[in-house]
Amino acid sequence: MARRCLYLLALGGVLLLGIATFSRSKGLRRSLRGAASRIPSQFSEEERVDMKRRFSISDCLTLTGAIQIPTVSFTSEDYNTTALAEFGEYIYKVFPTVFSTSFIQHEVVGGYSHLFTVQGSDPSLQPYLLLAHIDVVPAPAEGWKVPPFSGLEHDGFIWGRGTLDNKNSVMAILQALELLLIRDYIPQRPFFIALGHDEEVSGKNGARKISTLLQARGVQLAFVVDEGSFILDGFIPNVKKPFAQIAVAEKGSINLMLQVNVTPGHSSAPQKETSIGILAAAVSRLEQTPLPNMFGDGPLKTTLELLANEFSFPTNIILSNLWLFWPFVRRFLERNHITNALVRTTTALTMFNAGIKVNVIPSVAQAVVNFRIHPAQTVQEVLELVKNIVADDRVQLHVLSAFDPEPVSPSDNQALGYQLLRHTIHSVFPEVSIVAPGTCIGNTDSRHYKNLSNGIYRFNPFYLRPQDFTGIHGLNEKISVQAYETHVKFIFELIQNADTVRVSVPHVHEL
Ligand SMILES: CCCCCCCCCCCCCCCCCC(=O)N[C@@H](Cc1ccccc1)C(=O)O
Ligand SMILES: [Zn+2]
Ligand SMILES: [Zn+2]
Repeated sequence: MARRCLYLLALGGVLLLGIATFSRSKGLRRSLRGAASRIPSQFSEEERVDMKRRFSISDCLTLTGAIQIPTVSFTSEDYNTTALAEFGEYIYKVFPTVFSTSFIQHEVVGGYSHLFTVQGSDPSLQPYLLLAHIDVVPAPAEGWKVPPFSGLEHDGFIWGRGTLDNKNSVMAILQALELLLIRDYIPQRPFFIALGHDEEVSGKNGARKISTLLQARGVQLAFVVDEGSFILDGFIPNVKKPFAQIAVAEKGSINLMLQVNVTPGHSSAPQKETSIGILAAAVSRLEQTPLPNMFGDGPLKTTLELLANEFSFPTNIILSNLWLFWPFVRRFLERNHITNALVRTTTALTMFNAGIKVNVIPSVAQAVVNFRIHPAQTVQEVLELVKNIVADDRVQLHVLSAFDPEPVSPSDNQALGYQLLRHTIHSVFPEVSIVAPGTCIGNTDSRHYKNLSNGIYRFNPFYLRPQDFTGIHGLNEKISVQAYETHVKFIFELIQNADTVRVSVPHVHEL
């Protein structure tokens, strides 16, 4: 109770700060009932050391921390179930308050995924969902400066697979909730936390099952927050200032297998064309023929217009007048592989297999091409374009998996999830002046929840530079200790903002 009084004393300053920040966003207002119970996001030295240890190296005796548990997904049928089970026991051990609080229900779904249901004190408010995933992509030790599952701290960074994708979110969400509960915080708005165990290989056993369960319970969500975008620093040439991008859209995907069958034979007397030659020509045509540039459809135009003033002359004028300069801008964006991924459906040749012996003409050659579909296109449209580019009946096309892009979520003044994120970004990162809607070029578990909400937002609260991006799924993935602490702070603030911030919708019942 004494601790609570201290927090109330600190509240005055925080409220003043809050009011100043709120004036930025017209559509928001603070509810009076929530204002009284605001808890400042200040953590003691002991709490900060503890949160770091839980994330990286839990304690010296067991040498286990979240990063050290190798929860690797190899394929949708092959993932490290021992590690996933250990991870479940681990979070139970290190977040005792979350697991013992009477108004929080915990369920294991699909064997290894976790669903937490936090009953709010005001059940009339629509619940929201925080998403993260436990699994990681494989990390062979070659090329790493430290063992990828060591969780070692060096020069202020925690190193290891999952430090950015996505154990940081898993641990920060549970850590923030644990700290709020310890401070006797009782959330008003109900919410769910869903931690998937197979996001890296489609999410069909984790996120999809949790979504089905929530749908069967009749749940409708005000909004969903997942990984997928960042505070981007240095991705656009000439934009010096980092800006926060909340992904309101997500590309679709097709994995297409191309196969050529011919009669096998002796390599000493080959036919004019072999299965390998025919297939190689087909995939080369695909690589050399980019799918149409779709600049102008989707949220990218809005992002650029918001960023216009961050550029110097004449780029600021060009971006402020896209109605005139769009042909130039659409070509400019194609020149860099990341901005290119924002303007079109991308074509990536990812697998190629053929041949069994040096002197045998192979009967079959196979390749897999991964397309990431622009929000303004569909699976069917892309397949049609691909057939016309391949233009060879000897090449069979087999769709291994495919899904359309996600619907674009609202980012207007009345969009509760977007505005809450925007507000929380401004308060936790006051130096970031621009928050803009954008597109996630990868795929996330959030796509499994589209039947539950039309407000799906992808945002990781940390800075990402192009060199950090290479660590995600690559070598030497690492997060600074400070960035992890800020991640915890962000969730701590977000949960409270979800209780205190309302969007103004005249004559309509509050969301
Ligand atoms: C206005 C200019 C903006 C510049 C934008 C720059 C963006 C750069 C950062 C992009 C990072 C995207 C990371 C997204 C996380 C995606 C998660 C992931 O890797 N998913 C996998 C796994 C998967 C999921 C579902 C189905 C299949 C595979 C993926 O391959 O997408
Ligand atoms: Zn991820
Ligand atoms: Zn990933």
